[in-house]
Amino acid sequence: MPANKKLLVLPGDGIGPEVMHEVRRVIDWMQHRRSLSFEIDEGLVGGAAIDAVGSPCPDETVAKARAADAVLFGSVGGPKWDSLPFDQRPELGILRLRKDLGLFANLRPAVVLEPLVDASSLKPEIVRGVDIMVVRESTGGVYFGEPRGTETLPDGKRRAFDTDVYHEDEIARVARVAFDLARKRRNKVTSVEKANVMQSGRLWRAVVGEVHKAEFADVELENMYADNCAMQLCSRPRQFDVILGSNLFGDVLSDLAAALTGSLGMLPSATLGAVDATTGKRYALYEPIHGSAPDIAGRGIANPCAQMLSFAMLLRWSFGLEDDAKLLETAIEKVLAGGLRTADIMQTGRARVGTSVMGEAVVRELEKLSA
Ligand SMILES: NC(=O)C1=CN([C@@H]2O[C@H](COP(=O)(O)OP(=O)(O)OC[C@H]3O[C@@H](n4cnc5c(N)ncnc54)[C@H](O)[C@@H]3O)[C@@H](O)[C@H]2O)C=CC1
Ligand SMILES: CC(C)CC(=O)C(=O)O
Ligand SMILES: [Mg+2]
Repeated sequence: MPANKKLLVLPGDGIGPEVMHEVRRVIDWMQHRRSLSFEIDEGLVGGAAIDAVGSPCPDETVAKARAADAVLFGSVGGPKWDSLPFDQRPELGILRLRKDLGLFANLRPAVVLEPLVDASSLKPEIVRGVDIMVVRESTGGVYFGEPRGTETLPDGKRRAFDTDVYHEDEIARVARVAFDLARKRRNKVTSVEKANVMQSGRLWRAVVGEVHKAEFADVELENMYADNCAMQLCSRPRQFDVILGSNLFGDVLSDLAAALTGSLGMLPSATLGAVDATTGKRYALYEPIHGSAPDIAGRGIANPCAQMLSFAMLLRWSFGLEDDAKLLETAIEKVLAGGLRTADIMQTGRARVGTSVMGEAVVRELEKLSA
């Protein structure tokens, strides 16, 4: 009997618990019908953790995450906590998990599924076949750099500052992840920065170039300014294979890439650490790229696909369960091909459904596919 796979589930805030509920159905199905054995723990994070125990990322949650084989994360934040001091906000929940577990490589696949070609914000002939992997550095850069702060100057005016800082080793290790992935895809990396106006951007370009020359000369490397990349994503998105960027640029460009696929509600992610040389263990956290969507939370209309696809990434990356991952991805695509749509991807002539009907339909499709 294979050992149980230890999962930590952190639903968080807003639509987080709603979409996570649908993934729990998928997990139940996988346990019963695919004989997978998960040992599931739940934990507190974000605003829910602030309300319960006064911290957005309690030590107990970090300890549970370290003990797990993989973490499935929902989303954090919302207007209820917006007036809290900066260092107590719910978003620190995810930032601390990424930092404490060393989760430096955030993989965000933006794939335009054939049934959703017409749901994209761009014309079908531009987006059909888009398959991009954004590799975003996720433990450095301006989200963590010091000094940062807000001060009041002698004239009474306020001034705020953040620091975009990168050590060359931080750039090199995430570049290796991007080049490695490109070799298994279409062999091209587009590295984005603002080397024309930022010191950290200039170092980024230099280090990516050095890693390329020394270890990955067989992969095509293209350097592109981040602003140009945003424009090119909208005009010629099919040119991209792997896009490599800093914490900030990767965050922004992947939300943009989500619009190509139809909705933020479609994009999953995996955030990976380094493989421990002694134990072979690799910390990993899986989450949709969207946030807690306060504008639709509590209404039962959120799209659960990004959260489900994040679970598919978990099966693939943490447990090597490629067949199960593929099965889940196929089930989701078939449900969409059958015409069901949550509001965010609604198209004329399709059937609008809520979060739980979408979740049930995916489980029904899983059953059909494995009959
Ligand atoms: N990793 C995380 O937990 C993240 C948390 N946030 C937090 O989430 C809160 C809201 O941020 P926003 O900027 O509004 O970003 P958001 O991603 O929550 O929402 C942006 C827009 O996309 C829609 N949307 C997002 N996910 C959807 C889904 N699954 N189905 C249908 N529509 C969906 C929302 O309704 C909204 O109109 C903030 O507190 C922010 O800090 C934002 C991004 C990531
Ligand atoms: C800390 C997060 C709220 C930042 C973000 O938007 C993301 O990681 O996607
Ligand atoms: Mg984001």
